[in-house]
Amino acid sequence: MDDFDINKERLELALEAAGLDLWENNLVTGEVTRKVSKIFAELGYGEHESGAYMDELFKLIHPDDIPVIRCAVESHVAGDSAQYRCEFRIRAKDGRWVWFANYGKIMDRHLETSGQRFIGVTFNIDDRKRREAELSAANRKLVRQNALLEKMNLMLQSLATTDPLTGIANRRQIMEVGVSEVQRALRLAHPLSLLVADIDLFKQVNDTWGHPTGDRVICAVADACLRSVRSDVDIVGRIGGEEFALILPETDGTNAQGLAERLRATVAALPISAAENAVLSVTLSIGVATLSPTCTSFRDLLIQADRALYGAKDSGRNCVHLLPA
Ligand SMILES: Nc1nc2c(ncn2[C@@H]2O[C@H](COP(=O)(O)OP(=O)(O)OP(=O)(O)O)[C@@H](O)[C@H]2O)c(=O)[nH]1
Repeated sequence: MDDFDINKERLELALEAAGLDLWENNLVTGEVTRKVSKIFAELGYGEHESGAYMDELFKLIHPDDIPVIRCAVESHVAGDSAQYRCEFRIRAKDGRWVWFANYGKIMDRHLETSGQRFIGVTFNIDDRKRREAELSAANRKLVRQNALLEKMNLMLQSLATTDPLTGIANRRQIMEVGVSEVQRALRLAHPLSLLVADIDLFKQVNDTWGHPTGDRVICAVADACLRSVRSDVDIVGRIGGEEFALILPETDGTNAQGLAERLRATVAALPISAAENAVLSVTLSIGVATLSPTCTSFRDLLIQADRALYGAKDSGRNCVHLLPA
């Protein structure tokens, strides 16, 4: 055995160990001067079926991948790429598409000639492609699940902070916002007031018209509260059955009392439809509290506004009370 045969043997062994199938084409005649053999055997084809010319090979390649191969070959032939590399699918004898990769080079290209011996190797990358596809499917699923989680979080947050009957802030949200607004007002030495409004004799509404009408009254009053305040500054919430809180930043006692009076008058004049085309109206008693040297926390404000509210109820209802500082 001479050196050439020994080297050939070594090369064949290395190719086999690496799972590489060597090919060689003549770019001038289009002839396949060394056919890939292992991959065709692997795909279930017999010796005579594994194309002697490129056109025959292309018949087995996935139609979507042919332009990719042509583009990679043309780029290398034109000298735009140092190597030819591409990935494509070949149809197995049983109809499956199997992924392969090609890596090749024109070996006899020199400055003066464009070369014609195009040599390369083909190797199976089906497992890798399958794992990539599984991974991207899993990623897409994760993205969908994340979006769903974010949506559910938003819903949960809204449920935790909103009163389900009226859609305005619930007691928990009012307590949280109240504390932070008072801290802000104290830090900036700005005024802040709180109104606590309670529907008068609401039990009678329920007893006379029924609970569903009572609910409608609560919604109508919540709506009137919302319409009475500055939508981007003040915060309106339902803090009890028929009790509402209105947090009024940048508002002193006098202005808060004026707003409370307008709200009281609005609600008193509000026609609310009850059962059987009847129309009813309700009134509000409102307690007003404002930050002062003796009222320096949201808790203090709530206590003061509640006391003022009891005063309003004691004075015959349908009125506004502000405790003297
Ligand atoms: N329809 C309805 N009624 C409620 C709801 N929450 C509380 N109530 C009712 O509100 C009524 C409150 O009655 P009271 O606390 O006695 O007060 P009031 O009748 O308004 O009398 P004053 O506050 O003294 O003017 C009760 O009958 C509660 O059942 C609600 O979500 N829907």
